[in-house]
Amino acid sequence: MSRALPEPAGLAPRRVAVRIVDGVLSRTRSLDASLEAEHDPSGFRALPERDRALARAIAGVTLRRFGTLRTLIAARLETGLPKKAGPLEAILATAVAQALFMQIPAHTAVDLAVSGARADPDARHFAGLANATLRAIVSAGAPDPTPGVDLPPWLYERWTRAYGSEGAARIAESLGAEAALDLTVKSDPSGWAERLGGIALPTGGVRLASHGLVPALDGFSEGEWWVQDAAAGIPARLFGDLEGKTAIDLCAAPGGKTAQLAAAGAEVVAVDKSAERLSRLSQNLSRLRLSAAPRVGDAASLAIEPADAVLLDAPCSATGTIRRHPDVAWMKRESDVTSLSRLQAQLLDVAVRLVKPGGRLVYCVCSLEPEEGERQIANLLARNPRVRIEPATAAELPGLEEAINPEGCVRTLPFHLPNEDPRLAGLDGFFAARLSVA
Ligand SMILES: C[S@@+](CC[C@H](N)C(=O)[O-])C[C@H]1O[C@@H](n2cnc3c(N)ncnc32)[C@H](O)[C@@H]1O
Repeated sequence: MSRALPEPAGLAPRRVAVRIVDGVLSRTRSLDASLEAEHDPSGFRALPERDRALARAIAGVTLRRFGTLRTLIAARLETGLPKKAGPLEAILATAVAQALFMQIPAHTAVDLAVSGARADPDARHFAGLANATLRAIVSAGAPDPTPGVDLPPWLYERWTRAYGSEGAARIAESLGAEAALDLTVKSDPSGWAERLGGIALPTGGVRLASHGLVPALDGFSEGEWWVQDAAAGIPARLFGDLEGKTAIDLCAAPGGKTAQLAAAGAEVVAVDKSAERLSRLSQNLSRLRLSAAPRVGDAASLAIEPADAVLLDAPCSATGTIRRHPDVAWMKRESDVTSLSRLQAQLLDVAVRLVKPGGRLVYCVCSLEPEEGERQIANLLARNPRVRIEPATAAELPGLEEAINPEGCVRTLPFHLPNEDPRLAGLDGFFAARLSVA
């Protein structure tokens, strides 16, 4: 009777990292879906804690450096990647990422990748090819970085058109490092910054460079703060004081902005078309001891009383969040920008109708694409004379004055909010417009 050989030490986290990366490259599963899903298709949750950290790190570095990795691999495969090779590209990319960008000994990375290939029913036919390719790549070493190389060409070209070559290069450079952890606090940002060992941001939040598990941090179970990128905290603040006002948050889950509206005193209806995401919103609000009326529904066809304040955080390409979600660059297609822009225009028209005369609408997207931001607002103003921009002021955005565009809308770029310590620099790319509706 033959007995299976024990699996080599260190293979399990690599196999999970390969599955995570393969889910992204095949556009079937986002990074968050692998890391957070209740149902765990990648095997991530079954790993011991230390292996989870390693799998997450390997997948993260691979996706952040994937443009470089794909180029290096393609240069060694004269006839391209073999067809029907299963997760071979992810196996090669994760191995090169470890050897060139993670200080993991090259022989460990290569040997485990070859074992992983041998154990995969589709990739096993190419284990020899993987071995030869990987040895050639790692012995040549890491190439000099070229601006934009780690982004899909369609995306980098768009950013070059929108922000110029220097702007695009600065954005690309700032996406190379992992983002800090940003918190929105109910009150006393400097006190919380001190307690948690972070800094108080000029925009009002708290930033931590390093941290353990979020729920273990001081103040989490007391509901004193919530995780929210510094840029994502801007749109809801543009409403100012909402004491005694009604508000509708149209695409609300998981509720970061709903929490801000509720904390500013509004009576909020939180709408989302996903019941599952909305139940996460309710859990988040209950931890924060804040309240809002959840409502499952499609914002495009909502029968609801108009409100003083309407927030539309529209579904978007999310290209402003690549620092936090490096998979976005490889999951999205350029055609998504076009189809999402159509949906955003439709939702904007609905949102305007839901604002009481004299009330305010804030529109925002976590996208760097002008079609989803600046152009949406220009088109809305051209087709609806009831709507005007109420410009954001420098006093409202201390430290981010450069993010206010000539029309008075807010356009944050990932290299804004600089800091001497690169671990504390930058923020997500966001667009936000404050509109008054006559
Ligand atoms: C960018 S997220 C919103 C983040 C949220 N505003 C926050 O600050 O935590 C977009 C949300 O829009 C929801 N969504 C997408 N299309 C929608 C629609 N047509 N109607 C209502 N919700 C929608 C998605 O389910 C998702 O939860």
